[in-house]
Amino acid sequence: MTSTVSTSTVLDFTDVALGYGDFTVLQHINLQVAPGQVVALMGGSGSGKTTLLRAATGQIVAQAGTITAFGQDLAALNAEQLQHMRKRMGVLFQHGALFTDLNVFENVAFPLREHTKKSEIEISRLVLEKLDAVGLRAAAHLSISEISGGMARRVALARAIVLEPELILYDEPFAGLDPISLGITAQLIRDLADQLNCASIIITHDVPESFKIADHVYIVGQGKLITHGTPEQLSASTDAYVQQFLHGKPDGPIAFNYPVTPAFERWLAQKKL
Ligand SMILES: Nc1ncnc2c1ncn2[C@@H]1O[C@H](COP(=O)(O)OP(=O)(O)OP(=O)(O)O)[C@@H](O)[C@H]1O
Repeated sequence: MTSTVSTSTVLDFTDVALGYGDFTVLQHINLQVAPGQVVALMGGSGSGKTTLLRAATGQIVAQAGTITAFGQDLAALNAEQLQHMRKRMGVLFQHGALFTDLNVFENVAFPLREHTKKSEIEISRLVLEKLDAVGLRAAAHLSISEISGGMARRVALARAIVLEPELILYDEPFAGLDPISLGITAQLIRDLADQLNCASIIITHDVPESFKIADHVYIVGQGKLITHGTPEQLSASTDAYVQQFLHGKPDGPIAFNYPVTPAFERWLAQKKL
């Protein structure tokens, strides 16, 4: 656990509602992430985790409330300002595809070549430094077809941090990893947050692994923020939803059925059943 969490806020959601068209996925979301902090965002399938991530990067605008990143209200930024702001964020998608025609080194160098005017020497230094951080310095020369799935995930992670973002968003970073790669990846996320003092949000279903590294956990469901707290606080919670979620119990308040939306009702009405 980090002890150096600053009081400033990198990302702030204040009473935010999010959705698509006339469908509201989440309401009354309050969430803050500080430099160096690792925040886990959890919730059942379709509960709105990816939607929250899209809102954090300004891909979708809030239906209500305010989202600020680095102190700037996202709704007030134009396309160019948003673009500029996104350079301060690193996003690691679950299927963060690497360029298969480039080797490991060139994959990590890509954002530096795209967004900076650094010299070749400087690029080499930074790329090898980031590959070292994920334990793959000596894999720099390999082609993507020569590395394993777990290694590919770590290369994608090195690429996501090469511009030294102040906020990193991880979309299901543990999905599909074997237990050893999973443990290594989780520890890497923690170490990077500590070393770079970057704020980190991980979307994950993995309770044990995320509880080991997170400073704060948010659980969404039923269209709202169910609860949040430190892993210790949530583990001690007696709330039925939290218990069902943390222990994967089949019975409890978490609905199995996908919720009825206005779009579904319109579609069903057309069927004249
Ligand atoms: N582009 C879109 N247009 C309309 N509805 C969408 C869109 N993307 C997602 N949704 C809906 O928003 C809700 C939340 O989806 P979201 O992808 O945020 O959930 P999630 O928590 O990330 O789920 P999972 O864990 O299964 O990936 C779902 O009901 C989904 O159908």
